[in-house]
Amino acid sequence: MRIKRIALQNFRNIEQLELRPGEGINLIHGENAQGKTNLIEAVWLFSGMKSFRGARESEMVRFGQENARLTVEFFSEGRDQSASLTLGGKRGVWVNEIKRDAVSDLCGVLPAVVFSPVHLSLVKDGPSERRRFLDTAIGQLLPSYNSALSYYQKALFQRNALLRDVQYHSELLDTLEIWDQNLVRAGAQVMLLRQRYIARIGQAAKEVYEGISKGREEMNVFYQCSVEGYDPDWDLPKLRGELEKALRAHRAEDIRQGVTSVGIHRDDLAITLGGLSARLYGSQGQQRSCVLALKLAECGIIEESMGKVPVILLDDVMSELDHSRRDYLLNRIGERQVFITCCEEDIFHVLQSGRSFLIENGAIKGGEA
Ligand SMILES: Nc1ncnc2c1ncn2[C@@H]1O[C@H](COP(=O)(O)OP(=O)(O)OP(=O)(O)O)[C@@H](O)[C@H]1O
Repeated sequence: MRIKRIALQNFRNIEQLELRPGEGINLIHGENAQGKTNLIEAVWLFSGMKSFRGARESEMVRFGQENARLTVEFFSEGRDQSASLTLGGKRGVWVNEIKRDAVSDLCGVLPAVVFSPVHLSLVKDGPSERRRFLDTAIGQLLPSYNSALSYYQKALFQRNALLRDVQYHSELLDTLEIWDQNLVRAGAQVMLLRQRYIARIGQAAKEVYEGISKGREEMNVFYQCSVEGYDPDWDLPKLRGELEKALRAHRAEDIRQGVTSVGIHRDDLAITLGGLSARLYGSQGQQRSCVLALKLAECGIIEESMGKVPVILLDDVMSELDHSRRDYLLNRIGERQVFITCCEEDIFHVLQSGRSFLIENGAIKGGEA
C-alpha cells in the first residue's frame, strides 16, 4: 500500500497543502511549530483511529474556519483509491467517493502505525499505557478480543460495586460468585490472546531492536500476568482455573478494600534491555529504540495478519538516537512507505534513497512536492 497524494485544507496551521510522497522514506523537515506533526496527524486520521495527540475534532480545524478537508490518494489491493475526511461543522467520510457513516469505517482501509513522543509513555509510564497498547494492537486484529475485554470490564464494574455492598450485606456473597464466573470466562480469553500476541510481538521486537542497536543489548518483552505463578504455557482451561483460584484467594482482601485486586486489569508488559527494566534503567535513546522496535514489530504483525502493508509515521523520532540507530531507521526498515519528521537537516546525508520536503508555516516550501 502506498500513498500517492495528500491534500489538506484548513487543518490546524495548514491552510492549503499538497504533497506527492515517494514510495519509500519521506523526510518532512522544518523548524519548530511549522506543521510537521500536523501533517503526520492528518495522515494518521485515515487509519480510522482518533488523533494520537488526544485532540478533539474541533481542535484540528484551522482557527477561524468551519471545516477542515483532508484527502489521500493511494494505491492498495492492486488499484488506485482515495479517501476524504471533513472535520468540523459538516463532518463526513468518503472512501472512493462513496460516503461512509463514521470515521471508524476507515479502519482497515489505510492501516498505519504511528510513533510520536507521546508514545514514549509506553516505556516510561505505568502499566495502564502498556495495557492500552496491547488492547489497541490486539483489538485491531481480533474483534473477539474487544468483545471479551468489554464483557470483562462490565463484569469488573459490577463486581467492584458488589464488593463494597457485601461488607454490609453478607447475603450478597452468592451473587459475587456469579460475577467471578463472568470475570473468569472473559478474563481467561483475554489472557490467552495477550499471551499469544506478546509471544509474537516480543520475538519480532527483539529482532528489530537487534538491528537498531547493532546487537549491543538484547531487548525482551514478557507478559506480566497478574495471576500468581503464571506460566506462558498455560492453555485456556488452565488460565480459567488459575484465575478462578486467584479471585477466590484474594476475595477477603477484595471485600475489605472494595476493589478486585487480581485479573487482566492489573496485567503489565515487562520490557527489558540486557535483563534490566527499560523503564528504570534505559537511557532516553534506548527507551526510544524500544518503543520504535515495538511499533515496527506491530507493523509486521498487521502485515502478516491483514495482508496490507501499513504506512509508517515517525514523528520526531531522530532526536536522542545516535548515528548508527538513525542509519538503521533511514535505510533499513524495509520496503514500506515511511514519513519521518525532524528539525535538523544534517540527517539527510545518512539517507541513501527517498525524498525530503521542507515545511514552513504549514506549507511545503522545498523538496520534491
Ligand atoms: N487548530 C489550529 N489552527 C491553527 N494553528 C494550529 C491549530 N492547532 C495547532 N496549531 C499550530 O500549529 C503549529 C505547528 O504545530 P506542529 O505540532 O505541527 O509543529 P511541528 O512542526 O511538529 O513542531 P516541533 O518541531 O516543535 O514538534 C503550532 O504553532 C500550533 O500552534
